[in-house]
Amino acid sequence: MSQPPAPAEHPVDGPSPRRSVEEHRRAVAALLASAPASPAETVPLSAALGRVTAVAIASPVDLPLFRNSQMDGYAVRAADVAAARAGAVVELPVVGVIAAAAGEVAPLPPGTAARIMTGAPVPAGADAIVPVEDTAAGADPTTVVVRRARGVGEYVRERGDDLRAGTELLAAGIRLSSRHIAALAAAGIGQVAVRPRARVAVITTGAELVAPGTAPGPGQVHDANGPALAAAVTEAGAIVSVQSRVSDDPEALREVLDAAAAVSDVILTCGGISKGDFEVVRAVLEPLGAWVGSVAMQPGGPQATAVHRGVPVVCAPGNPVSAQLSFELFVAPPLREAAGLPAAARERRTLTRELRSLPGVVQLLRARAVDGGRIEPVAGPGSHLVAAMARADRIIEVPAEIDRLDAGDEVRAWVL
Ligand SMILES: Nc1nc2c(c(=O)[nH]1)N[C@H]1C(S)=C(S)[C@@H](COP(=O)(O)OP(=O)(O)OC[C@H]3O[C@@H](n4cnc5c(N)ncnc54)[C@H](O)[C@@H]3O)O[C@H]1N2
Ligand code: MOO
Repeated sequence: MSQPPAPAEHPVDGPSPRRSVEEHRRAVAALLASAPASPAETVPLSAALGRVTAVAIASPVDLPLFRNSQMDGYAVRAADVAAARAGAVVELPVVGVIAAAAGEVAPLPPGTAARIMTGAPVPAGADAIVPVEDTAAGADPTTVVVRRARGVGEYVRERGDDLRAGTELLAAGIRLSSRHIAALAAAGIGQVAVRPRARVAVITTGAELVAPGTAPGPGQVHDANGPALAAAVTEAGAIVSVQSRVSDDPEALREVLDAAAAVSDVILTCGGISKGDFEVVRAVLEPLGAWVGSVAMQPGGPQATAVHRGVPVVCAPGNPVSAQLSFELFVAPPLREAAGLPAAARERRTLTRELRSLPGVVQLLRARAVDGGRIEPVAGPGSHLVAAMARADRIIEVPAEIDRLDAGDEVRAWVL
């Protein structure tokens, strides 16, 4: 049996201001809510998938638009074919063929039938459709024999039986999927007012970073967080306005922040906020009044927030797992809410084995769901374990007051 992971050795105390997870969650939510709201956008249906309706939409038309046939067959008066019910042979003259096509349709004279196709307008006077399967050719090629009676309204789709003009087709706040787009299109609505998508800049920092696809030199690492945060922004229903990687050069960071602020509603930075000699984010933002401190959690202890040129800035720590979990915990919820997406699912599972947790901080442990409602921790608590994070599908949240859990104990986990 494997040993429970040892508590992380990261320092979690220090002179910096300290917040609980809940306090920081509220602070980030308030910061993001302070961003000026962009106006709704109007997009064509071809660009509407996944967008969220800004207002309720009423149908300008009845659906169906007109009374039409549900079957390929014959439009008749039900009274004219009623005798077929008693076994009598009913033979009617066929006065025309009505296609599902543009054009006016003549009324149906009493005692006649009109050949009709699915979706074609039902002629005035007709009140039932006899499907072609219930008919036979008449003795005369201009007649039809009805073998089975159909009652009033059978196989007739009435105008407006789906929705009346002027009533609500879609509510506000609906995330548009193909079925919503079908309803809009059927009602003749070609464009739709949708909530704006938050524009989020992703700025990763560090002199050691090189682009994935580039061979790292000595001391260099691939920028994992830039692509990860950009993907997470997209998953949260926002759009990436800028994705930049800057070295530990304050002047370069200032320039990137200025450019990002001009085109973004939110700026995310990553790295450069703890206690080293080259903490570029801290160096640039702290003198401008940033909150730089620590949150009682692991990973993700060091955190900062700021406002740069009127744009909220949320600063995640650089370790890859810390960056990802900080985003999920603090930034994703307000973005998802704004985008009309549900919050990440939370569930309760029982542990497959015992584990230990740092006292005094919320510990976020990577884990995998297993059969029988159980959950198994994956690897240790280290915030550099980017590959183990990819093997996980749940995060166990161990509350600050708990430092040990046994096999079979129930834990709260969030679904990745
Ligand atoms: N004396 C102390 N040192 C540290 C503390 C502390 O409280 N006192 N906290 C530790 C914790 S916890 C974390 S988390 C990190 C956070 O530091 P920074 O946010 O300043 O991040 P960096 O130092 O820039 O980087 C940390 C680590 O992550 C790697 N990294 C950074 N960016 C990326 C990226 N885009 N892609 C992949 N990897 C990245 C970087 O190379 C470092 O290994 O501070 C601890 N230290
Ligand atoms: O544990 Mo740090 O908190 O590595 O994010």
